[in-house]
Amino acid sequence: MTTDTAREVLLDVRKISKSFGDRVVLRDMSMQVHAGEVVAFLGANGSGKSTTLRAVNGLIEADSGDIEISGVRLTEASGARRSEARRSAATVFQKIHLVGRRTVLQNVCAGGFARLATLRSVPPLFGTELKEEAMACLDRVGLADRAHDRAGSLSGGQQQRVAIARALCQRPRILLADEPVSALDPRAADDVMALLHELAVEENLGVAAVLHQPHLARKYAHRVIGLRDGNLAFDAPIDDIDDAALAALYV
Ligand SMILES: Nc1ncnc2c1ncn2[C@@H]1O[C@H](COP(=O)(O)OP(=O)(O)OP(=O)(O)O)[C@@H](O)[C@H]1O
Repeated sequence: MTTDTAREVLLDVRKISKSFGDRVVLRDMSMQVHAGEVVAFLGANGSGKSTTLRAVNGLIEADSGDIEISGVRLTEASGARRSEARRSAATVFQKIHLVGRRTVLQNVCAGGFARLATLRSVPPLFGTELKEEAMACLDRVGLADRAHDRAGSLSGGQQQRVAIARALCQRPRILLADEPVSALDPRAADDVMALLHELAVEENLGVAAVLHQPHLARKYAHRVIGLRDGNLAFDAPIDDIDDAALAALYV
C-alpha cells in the first residue's frame, strides 16, 4: 500500500522527548499522520510507542518538542482551542473500558458527551440527536443491531468495535489506537484492523495504531514507524520495509 504524502497533515509530532526520572524513554521523536492513512507503530516492549501516543492524547506531557493536532500547535494554544484540538484525536485502548452493565448505545453516546460538554448551552434536542448520531456510529462499525444489548454481553472483538464507535461519536479527525487488537483472537484482530483501515480510507481519518503484530501492519498500514529504545528506527511506506527490518526491531 502506498501513501499520498500530499494529503493533509492531521498530526505533526516534532522532536518530542520524555524522561521518567533518570530514564530517557523518548528522544527527539518526530512523526506525522496524514488524512486517509493508517500508520502502524512497531517496536519491542518499552521502546516508547505508548509514550508517544500518550503525549499526543494528553495523558502525559512531553518534556520538550512540539505537537500539532488538526493544525493547532499545542504549545501555542490554550483553553477551548487546545481542548478542541486534543478532542479531534480520539483514543482506543487495548483495555476497552466499556461500562458493561450499560447498553451498547449508552456507551457510544458517552463519546459525544466530551464534545457537548464544551458547548456553552446544551442544545435542547441533544439527547435525541446524540442517540441518532451514536446509532450512525454503531452502524458504521456494523453493530447497529446490538444497540440495546448490554455492552458486557458482547465478545471482545465486538466490544472493541463499540469502543471505536464511541471514539467516532467524538467526531475525531484522528484515531489513536494503543494496541487495539492485543487482547483479541486472530480473526477479531483482523476484523478490527480492517475496520480501522476502512475508516481511514473512506472517512479520511488519520489512524495511528500501536501494534505487536507486524503481519497486521503489513496488511493494513500504509506507513510504518519503527521505534527502538526511544529512538526512531525508521518511518517509511510499509512496502519499502522488508520483513528483516521489521524483525530487527525485536532483537
Ligand atoms: N508513568 C511512567 N513512569 C515511569 N516509567 C514509565 C511510565 N510510562 C512508561 N514508562 C517507561 O517508559 C518506557 C517506554 O514505555 P512505553 O509504554 O512507551 O513502551 P511501549 O513501546 O509502548 O511498550 P509495550 O509494548 O510494552 O507497551 C518503558 O520502559 C516504561 O517502563
